[in-house]
Amino acid sequence: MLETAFQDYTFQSPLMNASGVHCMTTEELNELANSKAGTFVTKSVTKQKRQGNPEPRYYETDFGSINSMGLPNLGFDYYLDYLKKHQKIASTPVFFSVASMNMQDNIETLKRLEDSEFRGFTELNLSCPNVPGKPQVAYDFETTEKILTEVFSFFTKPLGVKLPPYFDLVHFDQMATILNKFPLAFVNSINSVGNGLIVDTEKEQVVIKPKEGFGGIGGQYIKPTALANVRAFYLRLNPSIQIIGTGGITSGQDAFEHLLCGASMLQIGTQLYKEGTSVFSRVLSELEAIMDAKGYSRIEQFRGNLKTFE
Ligand SMILES: O=C1NC(=O)NC(C(=O)O)N1
Repeated sequence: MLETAFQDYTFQSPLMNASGVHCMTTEELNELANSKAGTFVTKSVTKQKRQGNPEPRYYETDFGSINSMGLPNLGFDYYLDYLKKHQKIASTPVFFSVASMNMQDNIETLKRLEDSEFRGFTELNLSCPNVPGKPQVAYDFETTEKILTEVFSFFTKPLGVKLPPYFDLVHFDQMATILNKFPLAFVNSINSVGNGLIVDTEKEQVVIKPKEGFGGIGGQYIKPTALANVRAFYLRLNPSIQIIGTGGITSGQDAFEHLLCGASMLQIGTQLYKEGTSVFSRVLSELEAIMDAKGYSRIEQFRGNLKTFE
């Protein structure tokens, strides 16, 4: 019913966590592995482990979240050790997220991953909005092309990129032209909408400490932007490059919308943070109910088939 083909594998469920949420420690990763998620992704690793930004650095509202974590992570070896052990007992491929503090660190980390026995998918995070003084790589098209050229000169395992939201149709065209030059396994749209601001009117204060309160926005606030990015890249990329839809998935309906726009796998961030791993079984059953009501027995019957007006 809910199987979803992804490159040369078929996941039993299209749902997984968004990198950064519920995936920092082995305990959290084990909980994901034992949930109704089809697979999981690690917190983005950097070359050295990082404390991340000062707290408070995450805040929730009824409509979503704001975060400026600053890429806290336990380091490359911690996650590689976990995944090497995990893939000895489980056949489902998982995702290893790699962030870049700079191009050199990126390349070094990916070279170590290439030489390792890791057999899953690699998600190259080109879109963290929360490292003070560091722009989101994927807003610099020239640098993005340079990095991907260097990466694919040695990296042979399946790899995709985590992109920030774009807001201009010409940017979709320009980015898709670059991405189509490379043998990418997937594109994951979107990362949080960078540098939003949430205000506590009672305290007349921002709600997170880093960057004077500016942080990445997630949750219901960003679903229309996420759907547009999923659809825009689905329509522009070589069909061999699949889309992971991320942003604003809180229900079976949101999941259905992302799939209709062309997503193959779906990542849940803010709602997973709020609800815990039971979110996966709830969203799956809601999605199944919608598919039943519409007479669909498989996702492939409607995936990508969003209609426009004649
Ligand atoms: O890529 C990222 N996106 C976010 O919204 N936050 C994290 C972070 O700040 O580490 N990284």
